[in-house]
Amino acid sequence: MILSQEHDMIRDALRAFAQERLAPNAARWDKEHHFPKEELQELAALGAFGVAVPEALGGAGMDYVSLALVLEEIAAGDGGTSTIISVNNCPVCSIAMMYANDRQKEQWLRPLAQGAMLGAFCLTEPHTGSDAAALRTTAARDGDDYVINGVKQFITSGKYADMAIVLAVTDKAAGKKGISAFWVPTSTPGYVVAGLEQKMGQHSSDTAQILFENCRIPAENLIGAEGQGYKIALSGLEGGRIGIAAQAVGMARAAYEAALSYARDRESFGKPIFEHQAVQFRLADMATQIEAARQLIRHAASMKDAGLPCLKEAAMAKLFASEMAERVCSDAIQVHGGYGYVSDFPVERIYRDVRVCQIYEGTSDIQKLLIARAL
Ligand SMILES: CC(C)(COP(=O)(O)OP(=O)(O)OC[C@H]1O[C@@H](n2cnc3c(N)ncnc32)[C@H](O)[C@@H]1OP(=O)(O)O)[C@@H](O)C(=O)NCCC(=O)NCCSC(=O)CCS(=O)O
Repeated sequence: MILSQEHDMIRDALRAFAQERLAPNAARWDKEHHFPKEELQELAALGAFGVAVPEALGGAGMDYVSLALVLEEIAAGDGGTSTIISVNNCPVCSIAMMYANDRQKEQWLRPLAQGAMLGAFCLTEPHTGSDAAALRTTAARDGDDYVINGVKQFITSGKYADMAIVLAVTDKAAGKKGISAFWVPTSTPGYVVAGLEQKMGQHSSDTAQILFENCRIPAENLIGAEGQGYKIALSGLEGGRIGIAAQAVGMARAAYEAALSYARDRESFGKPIFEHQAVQFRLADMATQIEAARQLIRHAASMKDAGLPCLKEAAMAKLFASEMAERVCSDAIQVHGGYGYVSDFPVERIYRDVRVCQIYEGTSDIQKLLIARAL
């Protein structure tokens, strides 16, 4: 896919920001588990919180191809920051665009798209991730309110978010059709951050377990209709998977660029290691794999922009990009030799950061299941 001039401009602006404000800090944030509050505000000013949200609703008014470009660039700077931005765009803002009513759009989507608020998506639970319909959190109607009880697991921005989209059972007997989606401000009594995960990577992004303890919200916070929640969640994940794929490409690219630069610098047997064909071929494979993933992502994103269903294409992009990214990051370590295994060079951190792309917003096996269904 050939990018438009507008796309080039967005990519260049985000690349400049990410290389100047994220990449130089990423190693420190990794060590200190630092949440990049200040840089997120700068990203908000660049329109990164609601890239595909119309300007009239507070967003940047761009498209999903642009969102993929934005996420690739942010991820090339810092993986954890890209996850925070990715979740805020999709599923949070994308669900709001598709299913929120006008009042909710004004009240919640606008600040989320502007970056005045940060969003989280609460679907996964301790006992169920892939089998999303098996969730146990309940939302019981009580007069003009719903009262939510349950536990959510692995929630990106669970601690720092202002607003969460929460999936809960409103009618157990109805199975998948008994799940509903709600807006829950995280300041609501009963929204409890039970703990933060100690993760392998992406330390700049918080991943929380959230308890809902008699968390009472007004009935008007229901998104769409009662029983529509499962469909809402799955449709939000469609765009989310394009975003995760773009993050994987960004991280793989950062590792590849580090390896290329190292290979031109480091000498063995009397010449830069780049001049050894074994190293050149490894780098050529890495560059090709990254480009192939990028094209799958742009294809899925352009289908979404055209209003076409793209569940299969989004799943293919996420599957290919996330698996490719682990291989490429591993190869980047190999090019660095022993230096790749220690934290003096960025590839050790990026390898840890990228691994989760094969897991969150649907494991590789779930992507294969979705692809197989569409064959
Ligand atoms: C494993 C699954 C794929 C199983 O899915 P199902 O077979 O149970 O679902 P379906 O019957 O196919 O669909 C139900 C319903 O939704 C509609 N649907 C599905 N996809 C879309 C879409 N893309 N757009 C619009 N509508 C859609 C479908 O038509 C059905 O509607 P009707 O009943 O026909 O009206 C699934 O469970 C799955 O994907 N599992 C993985 C879940 C996952 O990715 N979890 C990770 C979430 S991330 C998280 O929670 C951590 C927080 S983070 O910070 O992100």
